[in-house]
Amino acid sequence: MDRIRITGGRKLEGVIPISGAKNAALPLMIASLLTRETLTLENVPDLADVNQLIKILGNHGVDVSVNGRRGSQKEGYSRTVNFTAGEIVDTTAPYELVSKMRASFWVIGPLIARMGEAKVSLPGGCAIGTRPVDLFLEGLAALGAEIDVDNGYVVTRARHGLKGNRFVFPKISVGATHVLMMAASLARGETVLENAAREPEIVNLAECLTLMGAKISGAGTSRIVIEGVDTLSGATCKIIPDRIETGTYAMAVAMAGGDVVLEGARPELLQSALDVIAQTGAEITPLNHGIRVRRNGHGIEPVDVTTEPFPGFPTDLQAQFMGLMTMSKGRSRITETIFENRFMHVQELARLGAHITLAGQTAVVDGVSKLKGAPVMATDLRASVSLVIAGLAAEGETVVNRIYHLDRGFERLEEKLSGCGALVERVSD
Ligand SMILES: CC(=O)N[C@H]1[C@@H](OP(=O)(O)OP(=O)(O)OC[C@H]2O[C@@H](n3ccc(=O)[nH]c3=O)[C@H](O)[C@@H]2O)O[C@H](CO)[C@@H](O)[C@@H]1O
Ligand SMILES: C=C(OP(=O)(O)O)C(=O)O
Repeated sequence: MDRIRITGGRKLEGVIPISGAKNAALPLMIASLLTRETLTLENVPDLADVNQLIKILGNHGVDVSVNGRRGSQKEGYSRTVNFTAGEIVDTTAPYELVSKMRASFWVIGPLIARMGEAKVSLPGGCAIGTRPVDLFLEGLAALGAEIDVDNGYVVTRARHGLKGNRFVFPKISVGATHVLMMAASLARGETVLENAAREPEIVNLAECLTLMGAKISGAGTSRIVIEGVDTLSGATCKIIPDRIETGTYAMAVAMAGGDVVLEGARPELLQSALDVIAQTGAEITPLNHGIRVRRNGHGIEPVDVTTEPFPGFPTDLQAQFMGLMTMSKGRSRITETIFENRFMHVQELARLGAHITLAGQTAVVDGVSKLKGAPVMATDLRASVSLVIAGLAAEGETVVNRIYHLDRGFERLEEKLSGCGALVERVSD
């Protein structure tokens, strides 16, 4: 099993190219199920989750071909990928494939909309909470789907097609918003989604669906209106830069010190996180082609943070921010409001010498002046990278085990960090 070995204490200097967003690539890839024609996606990151979804789509009959990459990037970085779902050969998404990744459940939306039936295993994904699917089922039922849950599978039918309706999300859900937007695109009549998620990945999916011929307005606000169409066509769409990867590397610079340009990053996708990072004492400068992050000679100021749906501070940056706060000059409180069990990095950060106590959904972090390297274990995707951030500033050697979690969402992390002078290497047994 691969591990990452970090020798801490080096500042980061240089350029880090930001990859296409995992959390946008996944729903846009799934949207290819909505049309017989080819959907071409640019800037698709080369990640374990993307490759797993390619397998899942292949099981439904989607033909996938890879044909390009950004000029400045080495082989293996974000690519242009074609997806063609000429025929859907199977409307079942089996447990063996779906259990590895939460987002694979989202195929339920296009399958029911295009084929009038779907049988999809209940999902897996990061173990950060119970992560039910009730909102998906309520929403699809509002569009006229019949739904049964049987032997761990959601079995859904809409013999006469889906019918547009008004649906008010009782709670904001990114995944359920993606799924209902896709399903409603091929429903008869108008669908109005209220209290919808406003994440940039929702906007990216709406752009993609619109290029495919869907009629969608309001994406990026909490009220999305979709006028169903009979068929969707092929299109070419670009995946947005990964705001979580951007925030992660910005926090890595804030932690280790130095001066790095995050090439291709878009500040407006993570303004709340950038504001918080600036409050810690790092200097953030928006550039035409990215974001410059600097921290030289100043200590790290403690800042309190509460995770919220977009445009608030993202839960997917909570662990990384806790990594940064372990070496602040005082006490910070980090409150997690999205997932009930997203603090598994706390005990691993403690192995490096961090002082963190948990009080319900709030972690109280008392900054220490020094961390010391140690073997640690990645417990989920963002938790694993919080350990890398801490390791960059820790004295001596930190070895992060179980980095298959990290490979789900960070394209060539060790290459990007060592390109900026960090001592980070992948060790394979
Ligand atoms: C692949 C992807 O894009 N994953 C992201 C997506 O996950 P995901 O789409 O799974 O997250 P949701 O926005 O759906 O979850 C938000 C909250 O709603 C709850 N909920 C959700 C659905 C449901 O049917 N019932 C229910 O109770 C969840 O348990 C959670 O407490 O958004 C999360 C919140 O920004 C991010 O952390 C994940 O990285
Ligand atoms: C939690 C995440 O992913 P998933 O929803 O696929 O588990 C994430 O990207 O941080």
